[in-house]
Amino acid sequence: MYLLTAEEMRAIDRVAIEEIGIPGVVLMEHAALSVLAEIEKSFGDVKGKRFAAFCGRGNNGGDGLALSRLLIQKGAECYVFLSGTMEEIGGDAGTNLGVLRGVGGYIAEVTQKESIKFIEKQVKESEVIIDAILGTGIKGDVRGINRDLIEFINTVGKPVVSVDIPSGLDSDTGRPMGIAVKSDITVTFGYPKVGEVIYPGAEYAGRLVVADIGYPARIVEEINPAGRLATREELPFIRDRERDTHKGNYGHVLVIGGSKDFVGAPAISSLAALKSGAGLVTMAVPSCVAGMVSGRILEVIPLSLGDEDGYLGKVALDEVLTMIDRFDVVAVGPGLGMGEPVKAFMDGLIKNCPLPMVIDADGLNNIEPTALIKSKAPVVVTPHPGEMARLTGRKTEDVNSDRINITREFTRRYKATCVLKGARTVIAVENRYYIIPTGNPGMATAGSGDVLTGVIAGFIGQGFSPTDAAILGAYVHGLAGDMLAKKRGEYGITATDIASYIPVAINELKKRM
Ligand SMILES: NC(=O)C1=CN([C@@H]2O[C@H](COP(=O)(O)OP(=O)(O)OC[C@H]3O[C@@H](n4cnc5c(N)ncnc54)[C@H](O)[C@@H]3O)[C@@H](O)[C@H]2O)[C@@H](O)CC1
Ligand SMILES: Nc1ncnc2c1ncn2[C@@H]1O[C@H](COP(=O)(O)OP(=O)(O)O)[C@@H](O)[C@H]1O
Ligand SMILES: [K+]
Repeated sequence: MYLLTAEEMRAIDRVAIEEIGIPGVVLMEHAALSVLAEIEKSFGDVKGKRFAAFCGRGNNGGDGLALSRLLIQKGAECYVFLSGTMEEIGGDAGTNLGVLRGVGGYIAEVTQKESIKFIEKQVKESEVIIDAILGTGIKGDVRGINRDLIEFINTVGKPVVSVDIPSGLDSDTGRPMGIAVKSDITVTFGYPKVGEVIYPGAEYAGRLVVADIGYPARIVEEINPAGRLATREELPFIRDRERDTHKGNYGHVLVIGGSKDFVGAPAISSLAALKSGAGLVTMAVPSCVAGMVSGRILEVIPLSLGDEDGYLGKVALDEVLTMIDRFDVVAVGPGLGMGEPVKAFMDGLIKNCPLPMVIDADGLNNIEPTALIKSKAPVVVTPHPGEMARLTGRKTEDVNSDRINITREFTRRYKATCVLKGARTVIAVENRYYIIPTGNPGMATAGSGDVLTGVIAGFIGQGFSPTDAAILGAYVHGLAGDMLAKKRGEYGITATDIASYIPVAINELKKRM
């Protein structure tokens, strides 16, 4: 699903209105009708119910005025609070203000903070609050009475339905512009806005409903926004396994990892690769820990590599490269540890490996990103924000506050599909990026990233392109976590639990394909 910035949304409005000739009031009416439909769905028949609608002076306010009129016509009571005076409202919003007055709507002008106490009673008597103060046209930090009203709405404790976007939220960054409405439901028009699906915006938006208000599809196709929200319907198709097949048809994944410091990580990735449907998985670890890990997962083929003081190094590199043509894909990094031998190993592997690679964890901590440019085959990197911070020389907070741009820049510079993990994983591929909506805080647990590495490699081995495997893998990984959380709650989920749910998640997805 397309994911839009405010500028792209404005371009769509402009083409729809000016080039195609759809009157703005028609779009506004559709917008209002779509919010009404959602209100009826969520709160039942509106007849006899009381609403408080806060309307700003721009088109977002216009949507709110049209909605207020529709509510009144359906037998609801609706107090309308304008953040300003009626004279200040023009254009399509002005038209709707006129119509609302025509049907006899109650309208109060709230121009200063001191007046808020006079409307408090009416607002508290209302069952639902409608937030139509600011939309995608916000400029700068929220000022004046709009700020006071948002502050007030957030204290009322009634369900809030936001029109298009929670007022005060930046459509592009998902950050409040000083302050933003905390909504229960946001009905957004045409397409979801970037800021509504990434954090913290997603938290402000509450349940996001995307409403078709009649923008012709070709407009967005021509604009071709870079952002996509990964949805079930648009994921790469997972075929049924053919009847007449054998394990050789499902890829041989080589998982390389482990060190004297970390033993379990490559085993978790190996298990996850198998759980994603891989035909064969070989797990290569330094010889000093081979005895500890091999046999932990009976289905995995163990491979003991030469070790340098407990880490993989040059000897291991030669061993891997000699036998590389046995495999279809390499997942490298989990548990490798840090140090010179590992650096040499990773450097040589990236330069010489002819197979697609998924690089994670210490596989990333031991390289400079420029090394990726020298890779012979496609690479997927799966950093968490801390790893990304090291790779790009930034602070972790700075990575998290600009997740999309940093991920896209990484892909552009280093020619690798980049998966930036965390709440709302971002995946950048060439000139597009995807936001993965699945996953939950229960997945913030040791080894859950190792599961993702294994799943992506498993999908590559089964014939998905590395970018498709990254998108599908991240979605499935999050879905597995969500299904687990739904069944057992978010506490105490372990990485092996997530791995064990990968087949369940794939099965669930396949039902919809
Ligand atoms: N005709 C169109 O273009 C359509 C627009 N639609 C609605 O229109 C919205 C966009 O409308 P606009 O572009 O008029 O903009 P908005 O209505 O989002 O905001 C503009 C108003 O907010 C005030 N404002 C802006 N920044 C502020 C700040 N930092 N502090 C305090 N006040 C501030 C401005 O003075 C102006 O009154 C969309 O979100 C959507 O709800 C829909 O009705 C569909 C059609
Ligand atoms: N709050 C969250 N919401 C969604 N997904 C999350 C959340 N926290 C963690 N995850 C997911 O869990 C995984 C954690 O990976 P990572 O940080 O590499 O853990 P580890 O290094 O322990 O394996 C990532 O895929 C991440 O997207
Ligand atoms: K709004």
